[in-house]
Amino acid sequence: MSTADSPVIGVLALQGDVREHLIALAAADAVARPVRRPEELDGLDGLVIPGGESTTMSKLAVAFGMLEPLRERVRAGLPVYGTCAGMIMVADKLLGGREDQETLGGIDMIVRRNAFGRQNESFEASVEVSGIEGGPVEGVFIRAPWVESVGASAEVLATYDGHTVAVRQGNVLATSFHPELTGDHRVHALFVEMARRHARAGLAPGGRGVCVTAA
Ligand SMILES: NC(=O)CC[C@H](N)C(=O)O
Repeated sequence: MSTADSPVIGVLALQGDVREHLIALAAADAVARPVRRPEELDGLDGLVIPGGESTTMSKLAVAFGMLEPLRERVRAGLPVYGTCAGMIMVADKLLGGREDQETLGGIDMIVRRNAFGRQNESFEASVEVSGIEGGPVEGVFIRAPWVESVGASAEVLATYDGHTVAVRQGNVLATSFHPELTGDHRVHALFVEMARRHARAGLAPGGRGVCVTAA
């Protein structure tokens, strides 16, 4: 059971850098736990989808019976944060994916997989993120996607080299880069605050249990 002060945030643990997110979320005052099975989605105030390999994550989500339960949670307004491969997972449309690759959707955007990868497998860059105070964050990009275009209800939070690398739509947040690898927990803190607001709205008398906080 969550208290809204310390929201319970799951990290999808099918594949990818789960441990680093658990550590970053705990540092940002969340109760963090790995999630592999549909029943483990119950009681969450938020979910992180880590970086890794989106084609593998998609296959494992199907194999573990997680694809539809995850889609349902996104549709129901569960706060979700996707980093890198996780950004791919929350894209409504994908370019450069495998033919059988599934996404959950959640943000009206077209994401290009491995977009930064060919030129530059991995690099770091300072990125100014709207809504994050105290200066730019250090973006770690690893065979990273970029956002090719966003729909009217999605808000671009950051760009790098002319490409969109952070987006939010309602309760869904996505970054091309990996804040969990830097020791700077401000992006996680932003997401934990989204989950906290969602949890509070659900706990409030007359709360509907689902909320879409304004961006
Ligand atoms: N660091 C990452 O998450 C890389 C993403 C990977 N290129 C993919 O397609 O899933």
